[in-house]
Amino acid sequence: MNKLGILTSGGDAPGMNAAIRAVVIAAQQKNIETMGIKGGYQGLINRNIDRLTPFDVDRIADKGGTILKTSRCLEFMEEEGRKKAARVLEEFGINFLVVIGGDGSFKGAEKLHRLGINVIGIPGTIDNDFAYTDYSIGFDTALNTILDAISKIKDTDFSHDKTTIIEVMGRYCGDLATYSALAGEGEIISIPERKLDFDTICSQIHSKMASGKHDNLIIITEKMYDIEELKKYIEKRLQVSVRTSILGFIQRGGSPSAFDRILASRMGVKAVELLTEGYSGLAVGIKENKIISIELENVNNIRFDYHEKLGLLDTFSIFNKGDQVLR
Ligand SMILES: Nc1ncnc2c1ncn2[C@@H]1O[C@H](COP(=O)(O)OP(=O)(O)OP(=O)(O)O)[C@@H](O)[C@H]1O
Ligand SMILES: O=P(O)(O)OC[C@H]1O[C@](O)(CO)[C@@H](O)[C@@H]1O
Ligand SMILES: [Mg+2]
Repeated sequence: MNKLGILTSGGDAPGMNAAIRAVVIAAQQKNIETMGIKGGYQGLINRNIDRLTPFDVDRIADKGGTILKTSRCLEFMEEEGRKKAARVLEEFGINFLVVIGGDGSFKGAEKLHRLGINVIGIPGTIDNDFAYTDYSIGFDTALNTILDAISKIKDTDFSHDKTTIIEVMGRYCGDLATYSALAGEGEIISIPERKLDFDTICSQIHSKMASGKHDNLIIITEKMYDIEELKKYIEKRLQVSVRTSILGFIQRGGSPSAFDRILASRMGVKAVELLTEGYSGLAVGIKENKIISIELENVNNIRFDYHEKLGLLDTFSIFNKGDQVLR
């Protein structure tokens, strides 16, 4: 009988539980026993493995985080750690593995595949930093959490004619910033793919102010600047007071959106299908609303200025032309 192990790895993402549920239920329908590996690759190395039944995954689709827990595992970065993990899988009789995680987790999964493990990756990360898939599980929920915060901050910014800098997650990917600025009527965005220097940010705020708009929201991706330094620079240059808000971990938690639950369910079912059809070393994804798969080694081979390609930044600029007349 086939035995499938499932783990979540890297940062947790809303919808990971819905993906776990989908994998377990789809596997059961194919008479595959499922095992939950707790705590990502570290849990695998440590043999933290238990049976996971459809009963265990009942009513978990609406829960944030991951019931299997997750980790960032240094030991797994080494060949020796991965060989240990492969031996544990053999010891438990696990011949299929599903890894739910981000780009780092996929690199690990690809290396396991090369060690002869049958593995399929499901993209679970709020960062949406894969090139091969339109969406990763968790991005939509995080985006909506950010949107909720933005709209509250905008209420008070408008009332006080304030400028606020909001820092969002995304690691080295500007999707959370770009999408949330577009959906939340942000005025200025700076993302790793198109980083603005301090003077450009100031001149954009200045032209907004000249057109009569004094509540301006600047959305930036994390890791790009020291937000307090940026605040002080703008205050000094433009003689305005600026507030800052680092949204932090509220972006990662919370009940997944319908979109993420459905995406996770579709991807989970597809992962089991691929394994039973004899495939390994693949990642599932979504393109033009179809569930697709691609070799794990190619998931980021077509990274380019993805936002430019989608035209999102051009769309954003339509709403934020420097000389836009408001009155
Ligand atoms: N190059 C690599 N080779 C082998 N294993 C890796 C590699 N990169 C990452 N991993 C494994 O995957 C784990 C998770 O990776 P990482 O911390 O980059 O998160 P992620 O999967 O990209 O998710 P997220 O970015 O959403 O937090 C790492 O802790 C490590 O165990
Ligand atoms: O949980 P940690 O290790 O602080 O990681 C934070 C990082 O994880 C993410 O939330 C998901 O990759 C990033 O957006 C962020 O940079
Ligand atoms: Mg990552």
